[in-house]
Amino acid sequence: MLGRLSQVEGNQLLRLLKLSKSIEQKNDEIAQLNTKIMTLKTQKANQEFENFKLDDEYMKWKEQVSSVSDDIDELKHHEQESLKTLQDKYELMSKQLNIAHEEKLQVLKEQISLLIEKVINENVYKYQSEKQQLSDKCEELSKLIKLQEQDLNRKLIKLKEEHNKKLIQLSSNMDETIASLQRDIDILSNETVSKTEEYEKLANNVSTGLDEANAQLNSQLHELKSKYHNKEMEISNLKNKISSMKTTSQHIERSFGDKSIRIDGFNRKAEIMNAQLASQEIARRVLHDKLQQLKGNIRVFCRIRPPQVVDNKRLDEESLISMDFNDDEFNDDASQELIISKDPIDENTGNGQSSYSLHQNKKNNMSYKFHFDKIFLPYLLNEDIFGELSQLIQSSLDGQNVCVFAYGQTGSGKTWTMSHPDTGMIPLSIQMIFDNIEELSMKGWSYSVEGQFLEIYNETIVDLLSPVGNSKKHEIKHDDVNDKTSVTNIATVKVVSKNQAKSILERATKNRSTASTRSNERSSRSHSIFILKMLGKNNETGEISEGTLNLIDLAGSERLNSSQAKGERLKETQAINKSLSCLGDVIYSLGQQQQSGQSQQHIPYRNSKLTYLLKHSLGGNSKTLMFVNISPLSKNFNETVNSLRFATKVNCTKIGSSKPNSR
Ligand SMILES: Nc1ncnc2c1ncn2[C@@H]1O[C@H](COP(=O)(O)OP(=O)(O)OP(=O)(O)O)[C@@H](O)[C@H]1O
Repeated sequence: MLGRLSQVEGNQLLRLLKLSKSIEQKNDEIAQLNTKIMTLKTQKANQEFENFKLDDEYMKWKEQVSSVSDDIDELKHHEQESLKTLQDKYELMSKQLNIAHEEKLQVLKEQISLLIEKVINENVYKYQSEKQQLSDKCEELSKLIKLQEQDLNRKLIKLKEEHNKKLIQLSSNMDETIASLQRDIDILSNETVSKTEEYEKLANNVSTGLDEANAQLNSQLHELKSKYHNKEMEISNLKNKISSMKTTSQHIERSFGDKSIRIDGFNRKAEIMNAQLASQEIARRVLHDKLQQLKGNIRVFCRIRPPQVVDNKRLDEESLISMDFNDDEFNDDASQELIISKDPIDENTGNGQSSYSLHQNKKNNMSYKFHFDKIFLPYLLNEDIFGELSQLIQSSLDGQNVCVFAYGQTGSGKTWTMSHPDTGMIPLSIQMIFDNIEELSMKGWSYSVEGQFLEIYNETIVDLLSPVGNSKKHEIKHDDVNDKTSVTNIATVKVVSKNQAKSILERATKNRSTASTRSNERSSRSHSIFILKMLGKNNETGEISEGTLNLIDLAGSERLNSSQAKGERLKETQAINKSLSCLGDVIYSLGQQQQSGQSQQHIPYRNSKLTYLLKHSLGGNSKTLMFVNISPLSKNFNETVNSLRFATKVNCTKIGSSKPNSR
């Protein structure tokens, strides 16, 4: 009996040893689980570190975005400045900048979204895989526990069966042993239950830890998402700003568009007005020419010089010619009548007591009656006279050939009329030409003006614009096909302004006075001719006009008795007499030719250098104005009558319709 009991005890001890071993194993497993929990905690710390890095990156991105927005502000400022200075450049730059911004923002947005998505995906994947691993492990552990439980149960069942068998065998004697064994079994099963509960708790703890980690990760995810949302808001704000900038730019573009449409409209109107101006200019030229034809293509104006007065005292203490003047006050264009007479009393006394006046014709035998287109009384100024001449200056600009002569005896006021440095017909004509050229430029006309200044002395041409002492010979050449005249070796100066023309005139006057030792007389004994050739082109209509203006101060017309003159003086006198009578003949012949309608009639141009030079400016295609300057002095009465007779001969000639040299 005792032997049996010790055997049972030995068996129970063995079992207890086995159980303690298995408990040790469980402890080892619990230690392993603790290690795993530590590893998970480390992973969690790493994850937090990763999150910190992510925050850092996010801050960097934020800085980049803020620098981008600074860039945008700067660009906006730059754009506004560019808008002010150069709109075209602005439009281009604005477009480029907008596109660049759009692209930059798009790239940034894409980069940020990709990055966030990548980080989220990585984290989600990481946490999910870790969660999966942990739950796999938990599952494995619970499977293991279940297996162990089953094993234990099986063992317990076996033990119970063995116990039951042994108990049945030892039923009678071993109640206590069985009871103690039953207690052991109960303790073991309680321990097993508590172990199982511990394992379950551990498993629950692990699962709770995982859930917490998941919750943390989810809250981080949520944070990242809200940050992403904020970024998106910022991007959308930036987009709104860009769109408002675009709207402003479009508004400016539209306003520029409106303005350019208005400018186009103005330009079209300007073009129409220019075309109207050009056609009005053509009409004006035609009307002007008709008016000049109606007034007569050759006109003679008589100008009476005032007696010379200094300090209210007459210099020339001579008696004056009586003059009577009739005018049709209702018709400005009607010819005017001049009746001159020599007062016998004045002639007899010669006491110089009479003062100049226009008074009633005394109807004595010495009175002479003349008709002229205009008569300018002594008190009239050069400026008053130029008003009449200006119409012909306009004709020369329109493409006509114009000749203006000053005819009269020495001292009758020819030079005063033609070449007074400020108010003479030459300076006033130049002034008008350049003023009109400027005005005509508005109507599409551009002009080039060339000037020549020459003198005919003793039937020899002298170039007044070449240096004195120039011995080159000058010949007159005609191009009868194109109605053009040229003089060989003559200086032709391009005239570009009034001031330059003035200096040309001064040069000519200086050359004229130094050319002769008897400078004062030389001007009286030679013809001076200032020639201006004006070539105009209308850039809009293609019209061309070529006009020549000849301003001629003739030599003194007094008839010197050839028999009284000797030597050089005789030669001069003959030359002057010849050239002036030739001028009268040429104008007279032209008038005859016009009246008879015989275009083949001989015109004696060749008889003098003056008429030959002016051949193409005196014919049908021309306008001529002659100032006949007369002295008011009784002592010059005969010369005055001669001058008026010559002028009357010229005035009776009417050169027919002229056509401007325009094509
Ligand atoms: N309209 C005028 N008003 C004031 N003075 C004048 C006028 N016309 C001529 N004179 C004066 O009369 C004088 C002679 O004039 P001027 O020299 O012009 O005559 P001319 O006919 O050109 O003489 P010449 O044939 O010698 O050149 C000059 O002293 C000039 O100042």
